[in-house]
Amino acid sequence: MSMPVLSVRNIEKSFGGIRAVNGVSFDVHKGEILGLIGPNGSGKSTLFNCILGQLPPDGGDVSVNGRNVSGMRASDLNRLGVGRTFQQLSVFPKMSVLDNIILAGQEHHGSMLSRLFGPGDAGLTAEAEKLIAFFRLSHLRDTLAGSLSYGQQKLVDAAMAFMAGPSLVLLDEPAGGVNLTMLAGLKERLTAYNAEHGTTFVVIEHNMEFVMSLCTRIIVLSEGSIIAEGTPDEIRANQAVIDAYLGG
Ligand SMILES: Nc1ncnc2c1ncn2[C@@H]1O[C@H](COP(=O)(O)OP(=O)(O)OP(=O)(O)O)[C@@H](O)[C@H]1O
Repeated sequence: MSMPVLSVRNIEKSFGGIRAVNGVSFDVHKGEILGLIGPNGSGKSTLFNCILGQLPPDGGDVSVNGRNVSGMRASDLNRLGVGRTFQQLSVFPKMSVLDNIILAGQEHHGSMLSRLFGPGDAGLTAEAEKLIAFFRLSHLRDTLAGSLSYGQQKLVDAAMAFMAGPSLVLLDEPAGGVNLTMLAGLKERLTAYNAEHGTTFVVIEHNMEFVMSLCTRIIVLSEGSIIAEGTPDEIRANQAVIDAYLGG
């Protein structure tokens, strides 16, 4: 099999006496949409933060496209082609949709460099315009992000993670708080992006219907450990998963 886009080995993280992540290992291959699910407190966010350089793990390794990135800062990971969305929205409310997405690209290129050497803007506006069209936000291009509906802001937030053509995108509860109509659109656009670009996704999500229909494979965490892994159909039928959710 080809080299994994993301390889996670024996990640461990405790907070005081709480073992939030307890030796988690998995690989994600090019083009996969991997769902990471589990009851509240099962360690999903902590694992994401360890992978993304937001929290130092107590042990373990993370590789992206064969390169060991353990301990690397989030901004450097971003430059290596790792995009992310946050559970909490990261849009700037007083900036337009277009400017928010451009800013996400400036962070990628290094804002000083793009300011110094971008007579135009190093192609960022054109790239942002493409993403705005792709996520069907063209009618909101110049609207202040703060005046959008929550669901629309989640779409902008998602678009921001795709600036600079990442090879891996980690999405933290993309469906959280999004209404049903917007949800269908979000899933359709993410699926289309994955199909067109072969981008690999890892998705944390509580909305089961969304995650089961979006993902090609699911990993289930409970109390910091992987208790099941398989296709959405296999996971739906897995007794250990059902028990973990009922007990949780
Ligand atoms: N900064 C922290 N300090 C202390 N304990 C923490 C911290 N962050 C997480 N924990 C604990 O670690 C465990 C795992 O939490 P985590 O947020 O990773 O789970 P989760 O699966 O993402 O939960 P949720 O689905 O509710 O977001 C929980 O027991 C939580 O209380």
